[in-house]
Amino acid sequence: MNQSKEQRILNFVLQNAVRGDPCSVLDTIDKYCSQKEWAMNVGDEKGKILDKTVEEANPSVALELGTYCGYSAVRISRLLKAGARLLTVEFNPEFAAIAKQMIEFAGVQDKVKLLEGPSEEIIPQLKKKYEVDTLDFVFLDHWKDRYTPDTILLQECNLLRKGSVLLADNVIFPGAPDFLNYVRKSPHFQCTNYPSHLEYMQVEDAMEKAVFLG
Ligand SMILES: O=C(NC/C=C/[C@H]1O[C@@H](Sc2ccncc2)[C@H](O)[C@@H]1O)c1cc([N+](=O)[O-])cc(O)c1O
Ligand SMILES: [Mg+2]
Repeated sequence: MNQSKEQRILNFVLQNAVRGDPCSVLDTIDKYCSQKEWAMNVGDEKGKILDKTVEEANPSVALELGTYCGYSAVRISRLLKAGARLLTVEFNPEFAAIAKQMIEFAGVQDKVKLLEGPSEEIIPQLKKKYEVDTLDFVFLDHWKDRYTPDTILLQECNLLRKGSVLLADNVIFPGAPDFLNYVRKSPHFQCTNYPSHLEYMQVEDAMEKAVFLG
């Protein structure tokens, strides 16, 4: 059975990156996906925006929706302070298995908990099953039509507190127009747009930060 693209990316990391070195894992994925096969990792240009937003939020508890191969889980968790944790949600079992190995190779497994299942099922379980009080930071990078319903669900489940930071990838390409409309019109969010480019391409994209105001 021939390999998936995601398996090829993981194998390239296992053979070329430095075990236990998150930055070398990120650089190796970016090298493969810019030179060999495009893949939907957030990439280094938008990754730098993600880094700054995470450093500013300095979260104790962070949530990621859409793990894929684990690139942004490695990127986020490498910046977390001692004792802080990232919960990342992935519903495709093949991608979850790849991401698990990527996270372990990078050496960040103690900071990351990979939750397998759809976000709409996992989010309502975060408080009781995963002992979350509120979320300090949320990275949205899953199906673009889930950004808005999941943002509403996070509020309904009382998982956001004054100052919780949401950061959404791809608000220009592939686009999340209803999400932009929702957070920019809502009195409960203060929004900031960060123009950038689609990973590994010269296509316009942007990230949107939405800070919950309570
Ligand atoms: O489609 C995109 N992302 C969707 C990502 C989806 C990821 O999240 C889950 S879906 C899910 C559902 C529910 N709960 C958890 C995960 C999928 O199994 C995949 O791992 C995308 C596309 C492009 N592009 O250029 O076409 C560029 C990007 O940066 C993108 O993020
Ligand atoms: Mg994306």
